[in-house]
Amino acid sequence: MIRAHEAQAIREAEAPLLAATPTDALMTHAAFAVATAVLEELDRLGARRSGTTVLLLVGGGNNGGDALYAGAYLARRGLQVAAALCTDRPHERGLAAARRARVRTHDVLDAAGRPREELLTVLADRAGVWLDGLTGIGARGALREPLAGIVTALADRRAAMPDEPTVVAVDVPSGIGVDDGTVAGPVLRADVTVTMGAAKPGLLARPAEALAGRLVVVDIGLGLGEAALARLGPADVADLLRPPLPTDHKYTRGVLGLVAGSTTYPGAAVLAAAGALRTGVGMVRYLGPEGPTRLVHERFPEVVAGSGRVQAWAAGSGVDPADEGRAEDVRDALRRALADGLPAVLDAGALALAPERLPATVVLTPHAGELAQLLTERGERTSRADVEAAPLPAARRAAALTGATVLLKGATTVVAAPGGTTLTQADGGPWLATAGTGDVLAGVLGALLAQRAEDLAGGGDPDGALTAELAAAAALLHGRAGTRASAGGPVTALTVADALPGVVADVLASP
Ligand SMILES: NC(=O)C1=CN([C@@H]2O[C@H](COP(=O)(O)OP(=O)(O)OC[C@H]3O[C@@H](n4cnc5c(N)ncnc54)[C@H](OP(=O)(O)O)[C@@H]3O)[C@@H](O)[C@H]2O)[C@@H](O)CC1
Ligand SMILES: Nc1ncnc2c1ncn2[C@@H]1O[C@H](COP(=O)(O)OP(=O)(O)O)[C@@H](O)[C@H]1O
Ligand SMILES: [K+]
Repeated sequence: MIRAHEAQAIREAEAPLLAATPTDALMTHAAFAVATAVLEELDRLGARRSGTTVLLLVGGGNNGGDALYAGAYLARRGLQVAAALCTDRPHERGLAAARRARVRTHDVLDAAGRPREELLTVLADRAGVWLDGLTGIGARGALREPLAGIVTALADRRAAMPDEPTVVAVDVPSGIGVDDGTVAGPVLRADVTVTMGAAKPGLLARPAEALAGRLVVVDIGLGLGEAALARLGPADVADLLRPPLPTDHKYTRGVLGLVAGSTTYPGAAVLAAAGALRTGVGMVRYLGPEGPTRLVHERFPEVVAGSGRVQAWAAGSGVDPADEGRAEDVRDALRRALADGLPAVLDAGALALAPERLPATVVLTPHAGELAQLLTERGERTSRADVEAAPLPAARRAAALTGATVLLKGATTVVAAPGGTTLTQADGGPWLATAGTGDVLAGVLGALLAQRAEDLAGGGDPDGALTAELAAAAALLHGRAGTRASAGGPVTALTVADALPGVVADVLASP
């Protein structure tokens, strides 16, 4: 599991260590890790250290101090190091250390505080590695001038260079929303981000996540509390799954009630059933009109048609809320879930049919457009573009407004529980962006809720912490199934479902 902590929590955890350790001890530790990451990256690229020039981009805070100390280490290891001082107040001791190690320093601001663009360009062109130490967790809002102009000029330069430099960000790519992953202004895209103490939420949430590259987390011994955001790995998912025991029978493994597909969209019934069956449940009970029921039976004769006892519900995939008959089936499933205190997935058409308030064991699974509509219907005018610009805050807002757990689909999936638990998963590639994969996901999640219904039903998990972890686990299984089905090429939704058993087996075998 990767755990991310907000800037304020990092500062609070840092404070006692700063007081107890010699001046700059934490900073030199951090800087050493940055220098090591640079050397490892050069090794990975097969570049010669002695022939490589590193350009330090130095801002006025401790983030610039990290870069200067890292530059000193690198200079001692035989690299050519130049520092572009993008502030009139660089970290004094870091600067002295860099100069002692023969780092060449350049003031890239003129007397009026404006960037000397020609000098910056010359320095940028000479370097094979740029180390971004402009701002870290101390930055507030979008980068201001002169840093905004410097970053914009460097990004343009990089795009024009025949051999693009490797960019290593210190702590975070300067200018990202550290706590929320938004990108309000120019940011230099990094190939590697070396982050101190713990990951930050912005490094695990889009759009900022896409600018951070490979993430290296450096342990500087911070005593941190509960994470603000987490990302599950396969071993975490293995702990959440409930594989069958010798004593199990089909009813104890969990029965999923499925209200998906309609005469207009019959395929969704097959896809959601496939997602559930391939993830593993005791039984799927399907409720739907004749056409989709027949289609389901052609593929999956094991599905039982008609109502009966279930441990969890999945409703809404392939349902048009304007289709009155089918809408009533969804409402009925939801009424039963609420009356029986059972967990449920509400997907696609069910989102528009959901009541104002829901329990945390109900998971809403919108994509960005559907989330925008959901928020707008609850009085918070939001566009799809707004959600895409700030998916993490949007999902959290929806969880707070509805009381439900929200799984926001996209390249990175965001899961937010009303009690505050937040997870993000990025396990699948963009081939997954194809019709019907969302229906499969609803089935996967339905199966996981049915497996763990004992822990969720009847008021268990009131704040949604476990529900959210199961939703994130569904995203991981689904994403990995997408990657496995794709093997670098296109997928169809049913092939994603077909890849699930192998993924479940791998996950259960993970250390
Ligand atoms: N504490 C430690 O020992 C350790 C800390 N560590 C490191 O410290 C970093 C945090 O350092 P920090 O607190 O000095 O803040 P930092 O991110 O450098 O930014 C402050 C500078 O940015 C400026 N600035 C702010 N907003 C801006 C904007 N929108 N646009 C433009 N400029 C803006 C601000 O200018 P001002 O607002 O003062 O004019 C000031 O100059 C952390 O990320 C990690 O790298 C590690 O070494 C581990 C040990
Ligand atoms: N660019 C992307 N990269 C990775 N996964 C994606 C991307 N775009 C969409 N996905 C995933 O594909 C699925 C699409 O679901 P959805 O939008 O509901 O499609 P549909 O309604 O056609 O089934 C979701 O699981 C989503 O997270
Ligand atoms: K930085």
